[in-house]
Amino acid sequence: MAEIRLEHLRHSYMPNPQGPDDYALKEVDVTWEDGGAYALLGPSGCGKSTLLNIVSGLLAPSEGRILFDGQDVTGLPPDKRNIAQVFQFPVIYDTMTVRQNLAFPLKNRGVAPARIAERVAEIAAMLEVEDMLDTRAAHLSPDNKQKISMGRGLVRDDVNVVMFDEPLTVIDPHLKWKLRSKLKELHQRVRATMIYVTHDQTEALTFADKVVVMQEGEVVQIGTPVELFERPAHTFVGHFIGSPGMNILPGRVDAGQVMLGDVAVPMAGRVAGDGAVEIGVRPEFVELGDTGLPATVARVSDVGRHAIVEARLGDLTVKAKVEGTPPPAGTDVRLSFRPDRTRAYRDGWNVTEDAA
Ligand SMILES: Nc1ncnc2c1ncn2[C@@H]1O[C@H](COP(=O)(O)OP(=O)(O)OP(=O)(O)O)[C@@H](O)[C@H]1O
Repeated sequence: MAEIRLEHLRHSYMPNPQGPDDYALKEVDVTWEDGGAYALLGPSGCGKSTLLNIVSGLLAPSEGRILFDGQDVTGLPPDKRNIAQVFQFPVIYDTMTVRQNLAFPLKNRGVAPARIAERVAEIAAMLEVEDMLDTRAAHLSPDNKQKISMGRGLVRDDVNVVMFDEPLTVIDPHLKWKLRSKLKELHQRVRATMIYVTHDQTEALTFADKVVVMQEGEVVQIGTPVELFERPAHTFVGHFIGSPGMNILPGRVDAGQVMLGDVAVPMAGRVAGDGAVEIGVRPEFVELGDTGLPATVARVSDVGRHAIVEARLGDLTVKAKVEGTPPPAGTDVRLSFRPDRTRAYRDGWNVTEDAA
C-alpha cells in the first residue's frame, strides 16, 4: 500500500480556462497516508469523480502532480498505477462462481494457485460469504453481488490504494448499514489505503478516519468526524454535515466583540478584525434556559431520542437539539450558545481562534 500525495492539482475541462470558475478542480493539495481510511465527501458536481479519475489515471490533470510513495505517477496510465476500484454497480462475471470471481484478479496477475486459494478463503471469511463460494454469481442478490465486487477490490494485497466510488448506491436502504460497518471492519483488518467517495455524510463518517470535504472544486476541510462536527472550518462543512446542519446567523464584530443584533455573543476564541461575519453554532450547542437571547418557539419536531426546536429570534430562525420534553410552540424561551462551540466566519471561513 502507498501514501498518495496530490500536489497543487487543478483541472479544467475547457481548452482555455479563464478564471477559477472554469476549473472543476480549483486547487487540491492532499496527502492520504499509507493505510488510512479516507472519505471524499461533497454534493453532486463538487469534483469528486474528477479527482478520483485523476488519481486512477483516467484523466490527466491540467496542472499538478500525483505521487505514490513519493514517485511521480502523473504520466502513468491506469493499468500501471496498481489501483483496485469498486464502482457504484457490481463488476462481476455472472457466469463464474463467487470463488472464481474472487480469484480472478489474482489469477490474472499470475499468482500461484495455493496463494490464490488462501487469499480467497481469507476474503470470503471477512465478507462472510463462505457459504456462497460455489454459487454462480448470476444467482446472487444485488447486495451480495456488490459484496463480491468489494471482495474483488480487496483480494490483491499488492495494490497502492483501493478506491470505492459510491459503492452502496444499489444496496437496499435496510442493508446499507450492514455493508457500511462491514467495510469499516475490513479496513481495520486489511489496513490498506482506502478512499471512499460519497455524497452521503453517514457513509463518510462511518467509514473514514479522516474525511476530505469538497465544495465547488475545492477541499474545504480535512478532518476526523469529530473535528468536522466540533470545529467546522467553513460554513459549508457546518451545514452539509450534521442533521440538521449548523445555524448560520448574520452578525458583526465590534471592537473584538461578536454581536447578533445588539446582543453580544460570547465565544471562547478571539475573533480578529471588525465588520460583518456569520455566526455559526450547531443545534447541539444551542441551549434553552432562563438567560440569553429572547426567542419564541415556532415549531417542534420529534426525531427519536431528542427534539428539534425551531425558535424565532426576530427575523431569524435558530434550531436547537433538545433532550427530554421540549417546550411547545408559542413558548417564550431564552437561547444561549456554548462559547467554545460557537464561531465567527468571514467569506465562509472560520475566523475564530481556537481557545482550547
Ligand atoms: N467530461 C466532462 N466535461 C465537462 N465538464 C465535466 C465533465 N465531467 C464533469 N464535468 C463538470 O465538472 C464538475 C465536477 O464534476 P464531477 O463529476 O467531478 O463532480 P462529482 O462531485 O463527482 O458529482 P457527481 O456525484 O454528480 O458525479 C461539474 O461542474 C461537472 O459538470
